[in-house]
Amino acid sequence: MIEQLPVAVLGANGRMGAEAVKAVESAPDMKLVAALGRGDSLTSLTDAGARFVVDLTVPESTEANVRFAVENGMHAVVGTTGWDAGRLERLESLLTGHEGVGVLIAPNFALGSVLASAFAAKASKYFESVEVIELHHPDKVDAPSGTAVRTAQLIAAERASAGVEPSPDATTSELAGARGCEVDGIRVHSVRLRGLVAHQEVLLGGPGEQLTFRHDSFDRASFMPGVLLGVRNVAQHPGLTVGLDGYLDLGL
Ligand SMILES: NC(=O)C1=CN([C@@H]2O[C@H](COP(=O)(O)OP(=O)(O)OC[C@H]3O[C@@H](n4cnc5c(N)ncnc54)[C@H](OP(=O)(O)O)[C@@H]3O)[C@@H](O)[C@H]2O)C=CC1
Ligand SMILES: O=C(O)C1=N[C@H](C(=O)O)C[C@H](O)C1
Repeated sequence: MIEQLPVAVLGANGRMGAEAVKAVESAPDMKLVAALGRGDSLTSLTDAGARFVVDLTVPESTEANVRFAVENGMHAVVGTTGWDAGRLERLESLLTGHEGVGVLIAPNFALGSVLASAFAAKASKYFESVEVIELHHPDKVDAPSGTAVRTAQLIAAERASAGVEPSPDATTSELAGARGCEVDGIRVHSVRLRGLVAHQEVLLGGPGEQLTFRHDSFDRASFMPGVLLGVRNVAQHPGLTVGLDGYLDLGL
């Protein structure tokens, strides 16, 4: 008899949460013990005996949800966006008081997306120019996407440690927003278009050449293997892990 991990999904009525409920229900090594929507009390997590919490809610609620999980000894796998440096710092210090509890903050659960961002970051130090373009469905509330922020941070860190100059840009006159926004000095552009799900391109440019890393999620099913991988691994990684790549052997 296989031991089943007791899992709760927060944001269960949302686009991602509904998909995660189905994925957990279909996983033979997991048991869905709670599925919470907005307005449901977090105490039902403890009442239901949840040991693993999957948070797919909204940026305003995710920090409080994760705090509740950690304070009650539950591991958390978090796909919700909005985890800026301040929130991550607070979470790290909370976790120091709760030894053995693991939290994964995963800006993107799609394995292809994680790989594309990691490869693009590695390659970026060999190119003069880099820009990130993320393209999403128009119901998305945040811009730029969490994935684009994370990708830009990885690229910036890689280029900084290699001593690469900022991308050249002669713009002196600009209509506000025409050049996108900057994340750690990397230009990021956001497109919102009906029909899209979640897509990203990293453009790398050098004299006479361009290398593009593109990833497309055509369906939210693309995120589910990563969600399940997160649940299966989070207890073996106590403390905070940012990025599903922390659980993968990318050899980079
Ligand atoms: N890491 C990844 O791979 C992915 C991450 N995401 C991220 O996941 C998040 C959710 O995305 P998506 O499913 O598209 O968004 P939705 O708006 O479809 O879903 C969010 C759901 O959370 C509910 N909710 C809000 N507050 C709470 C709360 N306190 N407790 C429980 N439920 C709550 C909302 O309820 P109501 O409708 O009443 O507001 C809604 O049903 C976003 O931040 C998105 O960027 C999305 C895709 C992939
Ligand atoms: O809101 C979405 O849809 C997505 N959100 C995440 C993000 O902001 O990066 C992950 C994926 O891009 C889909």
